[in-house]
Amino acid sequence: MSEILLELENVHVNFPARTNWRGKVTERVHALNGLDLQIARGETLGIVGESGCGKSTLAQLLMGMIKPASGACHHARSPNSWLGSGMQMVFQDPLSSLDPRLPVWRIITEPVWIQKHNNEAQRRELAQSLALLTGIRPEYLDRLPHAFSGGQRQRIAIARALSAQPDIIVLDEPTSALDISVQAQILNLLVKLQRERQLTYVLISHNVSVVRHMSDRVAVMYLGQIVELGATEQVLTQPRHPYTRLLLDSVPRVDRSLEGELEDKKGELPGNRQLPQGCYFHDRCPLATEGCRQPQPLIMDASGAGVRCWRPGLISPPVP
Ligand SMILES: Nc1ncnc2c1ncn2[C@@H]1O[C@H](COP(=O)(O)OP(=O)(O)OP(=O)(O)O)[C@@H](O)[C@H]1O
Repeated sequence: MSEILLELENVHVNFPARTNWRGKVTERVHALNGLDLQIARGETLGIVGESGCGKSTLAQLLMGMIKPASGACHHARSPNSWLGSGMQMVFQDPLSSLDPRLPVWRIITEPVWIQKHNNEAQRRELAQSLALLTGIRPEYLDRLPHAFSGGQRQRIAIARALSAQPDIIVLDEPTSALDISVQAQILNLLVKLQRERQLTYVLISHNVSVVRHMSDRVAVMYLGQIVELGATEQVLTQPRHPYTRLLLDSVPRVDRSLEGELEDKKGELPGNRQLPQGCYFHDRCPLATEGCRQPQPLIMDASGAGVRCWRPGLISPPVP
Protein backbone atom coordinates (compact mmCIF):
# COMPACT_ATOMS: atom_id res chain seq x y z
CA MET A 1 0.00 0.00 0.00
CA SER A 2 1.26 3.54 -0.66
CA GLU A 3 1.74 6.16 2.06
CA ILE A 4 -0.71 5.73 4.93
CA LEU A 5 -2.54 9.01 5.50
CA LEU A 6 -4.60 7.88 8.40
CA GLU A 7 -4.77 4.93 10.72
CA LEU A 8 -7.46 4.19 13.27
CA GLU A 9 -6.80 1.55 15.90
CA ASN A 10 -9.37 -0.08 18.13
CA VAL A 11 -11.67 2.95 18.06
CA HIS A 12 -14.82 2.97 20.19
CA VAL A 13 -17.60 5.52 19.91
CA ASN A 14 -20.80 5.45 21.93
CA PHE A 15 -23.75 7.77 22.45
CA PRO A 16 -25.93 8.20 25.54
CA ALA A 17 -29.22 6.36 24.96
CA ARG A 18 -30.97 6.77 28.31
CA THR A 19 -30.50 8.86 31.43
CA ASN A 20 -31.99 8.54 34.93
CA TRP A 21 -33.78 11.32 36.80
CA ARG A 22 -30.42 12.72 37.94
CA GLY A 23 -29.24 13.03 34.33
CA LYS A 24 -26.77 10.15 34.71
CA VAL A 25 -26.36 8.04 31.58
CA THR A 26 -27.74 4.55 32.27
CA GLU A 27 -27.60 3.10 28.76
CA ARG A 28 -25.41 3.71 25.72
CA VAL A 29 -25.59 2.99 22.01
CA HIS A 30 -22.32 1.37 20.96
CA ALA A 31 -21.84 2.75 17.46
CA LEU A 32 -18.17 1.86 16.78
CA ASN A 33 -16.73 -1.10 18.62
CA GLY A 34 -13.03 -1.61 18.07
CA LEU A 35 -12.70 -0.22 14.57
CA ASP A 36 -9.33 -0.67 12.85
CA LEU A 37 -8.73 1.07 9.53
CA GLN A 38 -5.92 2.40 7.37
CA ILE A 39 -6.43 4.89 4.53
CA ALA A 40 -3.69 5.18 1.91
CA ARG A 41 -2.95 8.25 -0.22
CA GLY A 42 -4.69 8.24 -3.59
CA GLU A 43 -7.07 5.35 -2.92
CA THR A 44 -10.83 5.12 -2.76
CA LEU A 45 -11.93 3.08 0.20
CA GLY A 46 -15.57 2.02 -0.03
CA ILE A 47 -17.49 1.49 3.21
CA VAL A 48 -20.56 -0.74 3.02
CA GLY A 49 -22.92 -2.22 5.57
CA GLU A 50 -26.58 -2.13 6.42
CA SER A 51 -28.34 0.79 8.04
CA GLY A 52 -27.20 1.38 11.62
CA CYS A 53 -23.84 -0.39 11.31
CA GLY A 54 -21.94 2.85 12.02
CA LYS A 55 -21.01 4.27 8.60
CA SER A 56 -22.15 7.83 9.36
CA THR A 57 -20.57 7.66 12.81
CA LEU A 58 -17.28 6.78 11.12
CA ALA A 59 -17.72 9.72 8.71
CA GLN A 60 -18.41 12.10 11.60
CA LEU A 61 -15.39 10.77 13.46
CA LEU A 62 -13.15 11.32 10.44
CA MET A 63 -14.49 14.86 10.14
CA GLY A 64 -13.72 15.56 13.80
CA MET A 65 -17.41 16.15 14.54
CA ILE A 66 -17.43 13.55 17.32
CA LYS A 67 -14.72 12.24 19.62
CA PRO A 68 -14.07 8.56 20.36
CA ALA A 69 -14.47 7.07 23.81
CA SER A 70 -11.17 5.23 23.27
CA GLY A 71 -8.75 4.15 20.58
CA ALA A 72 -5.79 5.57 18.74
CA CYS A 73 -5.45 7.68 15.64
CA HIS A 74 -2.28 8.23 13.62
CA HIS A 75 -2.82 11.11 11.27
CA ALA A 76 -0.08 12.06 8.83
CA ARG A 77 -0.99 15.76 8.71
CA SER A 78 -1.51 16.40 12.41
CA PRO A 79 -0.10 13.52 14.43
CA ASN A 80 -1.02 14.96 17.79
CA SER A 81 -4.64 15.78 17.17
CA TRP A 82 -7.80 13.83 16.65
CA LEU A 83 -9.48 14.16 13.32
CA GLY A 84 -11.04 16.92 11.28
CA SER A 85 -8.02 18.71 9.92
CA GLY A 86 -7.28 17.84 6.31
CA MET A 87 -10.76 16.30 5.87
CA GLN A 88 -13.66 17.48 3.74
CA MET A 89 -17.03 15.89 3.15
CA VAL A 90 -19.52 15.73 0.30
CA PHE A 91 -22.98 15.00 1.68
CA GLN A 92 -25.85 13.00 0.27
CA ASP A 93 -28.24 15.91 -0.18
CA PRO A 94 -26.49 18.82 -1.88
CA LEU A 95 -29.35 21.26 -1.23
CA SER A 96 -29.38 20.94 2.54
CA SER A 97 -25.57 20.97 2.68
CA LEU A 98 -25.26 24.34 0.91
CA ASP A 99 -26.19 27.60 2.64
CA PRO A 100 -29.23 28.85 0.65
CA ARG A 101 -28.42 32.53 1.38
CA LEU A 102 -24.89 32.57 0.00
CA PRO A 103 -23.85 33.01 -3.63
CA VAL A 104 -22.04 30.02 -5.00
CA TRP A 105 -18.61 31.67 -5.16
CA ARG A 106 -18.77 32.24 -1.43
CA ILE A 107 -19.98 28.71 -0.71
CA ILE A 108 -17.15 27.19 -2.73
CA THR A 109 -14.51 29.19 -0.89
CA GLU A 110 -16.05 28.88 2.60
CA PRO A 111 -13.51 26.33 3.86
CA VAL A 112 -10.53 28.58 3.08
CA TRP A 113 -11.66 32.12 3.63
CA ILE A 114 -10.52 32.33 7.22
CA GLN A 115 -7.11 30.92 6.38
CA LYS A 116 -5.76 32.89 3.47
CA HIS A 117 -8.21 33.86 0.75
CA ASN A 118 -9.94 36.47 2.87
CA ASN A 119 -10.15 39.17 0.27
CA GLU A 120 -12.99 38.99 -2.20
CA ALA A 121 -10.92 39.11 -5.38
CA GLN A 122 -8.80 36.14 -4.28
CA ARG A 123 -11.86 34.17 -3.28
CA ARG A 124 -13.57 34.84 -6.60
CA GLU A 125 -10.48 33.80 -8.49
CA LEU A 126 -10.28 30.53 -6.56
CA ALA A 127 -14.01 29.92 -7.07
CA GLN A 128 -13.61 30.49 -10.83
CA SER A 129 -10.84 27.95 -11.17
CA LEU A 130 -12.71 25.36 -9.09
CA ALA A 131 -15.89 26.00 -11.09
CA LEU A 132 -14.03 25.27 -14.32
CA LEU A 133 -12.54 22.14 -12.82
CA THR A 134 -15.88 20.76 -11.64
CA GLY A 135 -18.05 21.80 -14.60
CA ILE A 136 -19.92 24.79 -13.12
CA ARG A 137 -20.34 27.75 -15.46
CA PRO A 138 -18.24 30.59 -13.99
CA GLU A 139 -20.82 33.19 -15.02
CA TYR A 140 -23.30 31.51 -12.62
CA LEU A 141 -21.10 31.94 -9.55
CA ASP A 142 -23.14 34.88 -8.24
CA ARG A 143 -26.33 32.83 -8.18
CA LEU A 144 -27.82 31.16 -5.10
CA PRO A 145 -27.87 27.33 -4.75
CA HIS A 146 -31.60 26.97 -5.48
CA ALA A 147 -31.00 28.22 -9.03
CA PHE A 148 -29.06 25.03 -9.80
CA SER A 149 -30.17 21.46 -10.52
CA GLY A 150 -29.33 18.62 -8.11
CA GLY A 151 -26.34 17.48 -10.16
CA GLN A 152 -24.96 21.02 -10.41
CA ARG A 153 -25.38 21.51 -6.68
CA GLN A 154 -23.37 18.38 -6.08
CA ARG A 155 -20.65 19.82 -8.33
CA ILE A 156 -20.70 22.91 -6.10
CA ALA A 157 -20.32 20.72 -3.02
CA ILE A 158 -17.37 18.94 -4.67
CA ALA A 159 -15.75 22.26 -5.60
CA ARG A 160 -16.16 23.42 -1.99
CA ALA A 161 -14.51 20.23 -0.70
CA LEU A 162 -11.59 20.72 -3.11
CA SER A 163 -11.00 24.34 -2.12
CA ALA A 164 -9.38 23.34 1.14
CA GLN A 165 -6.96 20.95 -0.61
CA PRO A 166 -7.93 18.17 1.77
CA ASP A 167 -5.96 14.99 2.38
CA ILE A 168 -9.13 12.93 2.43
CA ILE A 169 -12.64 13.59 1.08
CA VAL A 170 -15.45 11.65 2.72
CA LEU A 171 -18.18 10.98 0.16
CA ASP A 172 -21.38 10.13 2.03
CA GLU A 173 -23.79 8.58 -0.49
CA PRO A 174 -22.76 11.29 -2.99
CA THR A 175 -25.20 10.28 -5.73
CA SER A 176 -28.12 8.64 -3.98
CA ALA A 177 -30.22 11.84 -3.86
CA LEU A 178 -29.64 12.57 -7.56
CA ASP A 179 -31.59 11.66 -10.69
CA ILE A 180 -30.34 8.46 -12.20
CA SER A 181 -29.37 10.35 -15.36
CA VAL A 182 -26.82 12.54 -13.55
CA GLN A 183 -25.44 9.96 -11.11
CA ALA A 184 -22.91 8.64 -13.61
CA GLN A 185 -21.77 12.19 -14.47
CA ILE A 186 -20.99 12.93 -10.82
CA LEU A 187 -19.20 9.61 -10.33
CA ASN A 188 -17.15 10.20 -13.47
CA LEU A 189 -16.28 13.70 -12.29
CA LEU A 190 -15.07 12.28 -8.95
CA VAL A 191 -12.94 9.69 -10.75
CA LYS A 192 -11.49 12.33 -13.12
CA LEU A 193 -10.63 14.67 -10.24
CA GLN A 194 -9.03 11.84 -8.34
CA ARG A 195 -6.79 10.97 -11.28
CA GLU A 196 -5.80 14.60 -11.89
CA ARG A 197 -5.23 15.56 -8.27
CA GLN A 198 -4.29 12.26 -6.55
CA LEU A 199 -7.27 12.64 -4.23
CA THR A 200 -8.09 10.16 -1.49
CA TYR A 201 -11.72 9.22 -1.00
CA VAL A 202 -13.66 7.39 1.69
CA LEU A 203 -16.88 6.44 -0.07
CA ILE A 204 -19.90 5.50 2.03
CA SER A 205 -22.62 3.88 -0.02
CA HIS A 206 -25.47 1.42 0.10
CA ASN A 207 -25.06 0.95 -3.62
CA VAL A 208 -22.79 -1.96 -4.44
CA SER A 209 -22.49 -0.94 -8.12
CA VAL A 210 -21.28 2.53 -7.10
CA VAL A 211 -18.76 1.00 -4.72
CA ARG A 212 -17.60 -1.45 -7.38
CA HIS A 213 -17.20 1.35 -9.94
CA MET A 214 -15.31 3.69 -7.62
CA SER A 215 -13.41 1.81 -4.95
CA ASP A 216 -9.96 0.24 -4.88
CA ARG A 217 -10.69 -1.40 -1.56
CA VAL A 218 -13.88 -2.15 0.33
CA ALA A 219 -14.49 -2.37 4.07
CA VAL A 220 -17.62 -4.19 5.18
CA MET A 221 -19.01 -2.97 8.51
CA TYR A 222 -21.19 -4.84 10.96
CA LEU A 223 -22.24 -3.48 14.36
CA GLY A 224 -19.48 -0.91 14.44
CA GLN A 225 -16.67 -3.23 13.41
CA ILE A 226 -15.00 -4.04 10.13
CA VAL A 227 -15.75 -7.66 9.38
CA GLU A 228 -14.09 -7.85 5.98
CA LEU A 229 -11.61 -5.69 4.12
CA GLY A 230 -9.83 -6.14 0.82
CA ALA A 231 -9.53 -5.32 -2.86
CA THR A 232 -12.96 -4.47 -4.26
CA GLU A 233 -13.27 -7.26 -6.82
CA GLN A 234 -11.99 -9.81 -4.35
CA VAL A 235 -14.47 -8.85 -1.64
CA LEU A 236 -17.44 -8.47 -3.98
CA THR A 237 -16.91 -11.63 -6.00
CA GLN A 238 -15.31 -13.93 -3.43
CA PRO A 239 -16.55 -12.76 -0.03
CA ARG A 240 -14.95 -14.61 2.85
CA HIS A 241 -17.14 -13.41 5.71
CA PRO A 242 -20.66 -14.90 5.91
CA TYR A 243 -22.06 -11.41 6.53
CA THR A 244 -20.51 -10.03 3.33
CA ARG A 245 -22.15 -12.86 1.44
CA LEU A 246 -25.56 -12.17 2.96
CA LEU A 247 -25.15 -8.46 2.29
CA LEU A 248 -24.34 -9.10 -1.37
CA ASP A 249 -27.18 -11.59 -1.67
CA SER A 250 -29.63 -9.00 -0.40
CA VAL A 251 -28.78 -6.51 -3.16
CA PRO A 252 -32.05 -6.26 -5.09
CA ARG A 253 -31.89 -7.84 -8.51
CA VAL A 254 -34.86 -8.14 -10.82
CA ASP A 255 -33.86 -11.62 -11.93
CA ARG A 256 -33.56 -13.02 -8.42
CA SER A 257 -36.51 -15.14 -7.32
CA LEU A 258 -34.73 -16.20 -4.12
CA GLU A 259 -34.40 -12.64 -2.96
CA GLY A 260 -37.25 -12.78 -0.44
CA GLU A 261 -35.86 -15.96 1.07
CA LEU A 262 -32.37 -14.51 1.37
CA GLU A 263 -33.76 -11.33 2.85
CA ASP A 264 -35.49 -13.46 5.52
CA LYS A 265 -32.26 -15.29 6.29
CA LYS A 266 -30.47 -12.01 6.73
CA GLY A 267 -32.62 -11.16 9.77
CA GLU A 268 -32.33 -7.96 11.74
CA LEU A 269 -29.25 -6.08 12.90
CA PRO A 270 -29.13 -6.87 16.63
CA GLY A 271 -29.45 -3.96 19.07
CA ASN A 272 -26.25 -2.09 19.71
CA ARG A 273 -27.09 -1.20 23.30
CA GLN A 274 -26.27 -4.73 24.53
CA LEU A 275 -23.55 -6.04 22.23
CA PRO A 276 -23.59 -9.79 21.48
CA GLN A 277 -20.95 -11.99 23.13
CA GLY A 278 -18.27 -13.46 20.88
CA CYS A 279 -18.54 -12.85 17.15
CA TYR A 280 -21.17 -10.12 16.78
CA PHE A 281 -22.64 -11.91 13.77
CA HIS A 282 -22.96 -15.41 15.20
CA ASP A 283 -26.69 -15.18 16.01
CA ARG A 284 -27.47 -14.53 12.36
CA CYS A 285 -24.75 -16.63 10.81
CA PRO A 286 -25.82 -19.76 8.93
CA LEU A 287 -22.40 -21.32 9.63
CA ALA A 288 -22.06 -20.51 13.33
CA THR A 289 -20.59 -23.13 15.67
CA GLU A 290 -19.60 -23.13 19.33
CA GLY A 291 -16.25 -21.54 18.43
CA CYS A 292 -18.09 -18.42 17.25
CA ARG A 293 -18.99 -17.59 20.85
CA GLN A 294 -15.41 -16.36 21.24
CA PRO A 295 -14.56 -12.77 20.18
CA GLN A 296 -13.16 -12.66 16.66
CA PRO A 297 -10.22 -10.42 15.80
CA LEU A 298 -9.80 -8.95 12.31
CA ILE A 299 -7.16 -11.27 10.86
CA MET A 300 -5.09 -9.59 8.15
CA ASP A 301 -3.09 -11.46 5.53
CA ALA A 302 0.08 -10.38 3.71
CA SER A 303 -1.90 -8.81 0.83
CA GLY A 304 -3.66 -6.40 3.23
CA ALA A 305 -6.98 -8.28 3.10
CA GLY A 306 -8.68 -9.01 6.39
CA VAL A 307 -11.60 -10.98 7.75
CA ARG A 308 -13.14 -11.16 11.21
CA CYS A 309 -14.06 -14.83 11.10
CA TRP A 310 -12.16 -17.91 12.17
CA ARG A 311 -13.70 -20.00 9.38
CA PRO A 312 -13.37 -17.60 6.45
CA GLY A 313 -14.17 -18.69 2.93
CA LEU A 314 -16.44 -21.59 3.93
CA ILE A 315 -19.20 -20.04 1.91
CA SER A 316 -19.80 -20.41 -1.78
CA PRO A 317 -19.45 -17.30 -3.98
CA PRO A 318 -22.59 -15.21 -4.53
CA VAL A 319 -24.95 -16.15 -7.33
CA PRO A 320 -23.93 -13.97 -10.33
N1 LIG B 1 -26.12 11.26 17.88
C1 LIG B 1 -26.54 10.03 18.16
N2 LIG B 1 -27.16 9.75 19.33
C2 LIG B 1 -27.56 8.50 19.63
N3 LIG B 1 -27.38 7.42 18.83
C3 LIG B 1 -26.79 7.65 17.65
C4 LIG B 1 -26.33 8.94 17.24
N4 LIG B 1 -25.75 8.84 16.01
C5 LIG B 1 -25.86 7.54 15.66
N5 LIG B 1 -26.47 6.83 16.64
C6 LIG B 1 -26.72 5.39 16.64
O1 LIG B 1 -25.48 4.75 16.34
C7 LIG B 1 -25.71 3.63 15.49
C8 LIG B 1 -24.92 3.80 14.21
O2 LIG B 1 -25.55 4.86 13.48
P1 LIG B 1 -25.00 5.39 12.07
O3 LIG B 1 -25.86 6.56 11.69
O4 LIG B 1 -23.55 5.60 12.17
O5 LIG B 1 -25.30 4.15 11.11
P2 LIG B 1 -25.26 4.10 9.51
O6 LIG B 1 -24.60 2.83 9.16
O7 LIG B 1 -24.69 5.36 8.99
O8 LIG B 1 -26.79 4.03 9.15
P3 LIG B 1 -27.53 4.65 7.84
O9 LIG B 1 -26.99 3.86 6.68
O10 LIG B 1 -28.97 4.39 8.13
O11 LIG B 1 -27.18 6.10 7.80
C9 LIG B 1 -27.21 3.55 15.26
O12 LIG B 1 -27.74 2.63 16.22
C10 LIG B 1 -27.68 4.94 15.55
O13 LIG B 1 -29.02 4.93 16.03
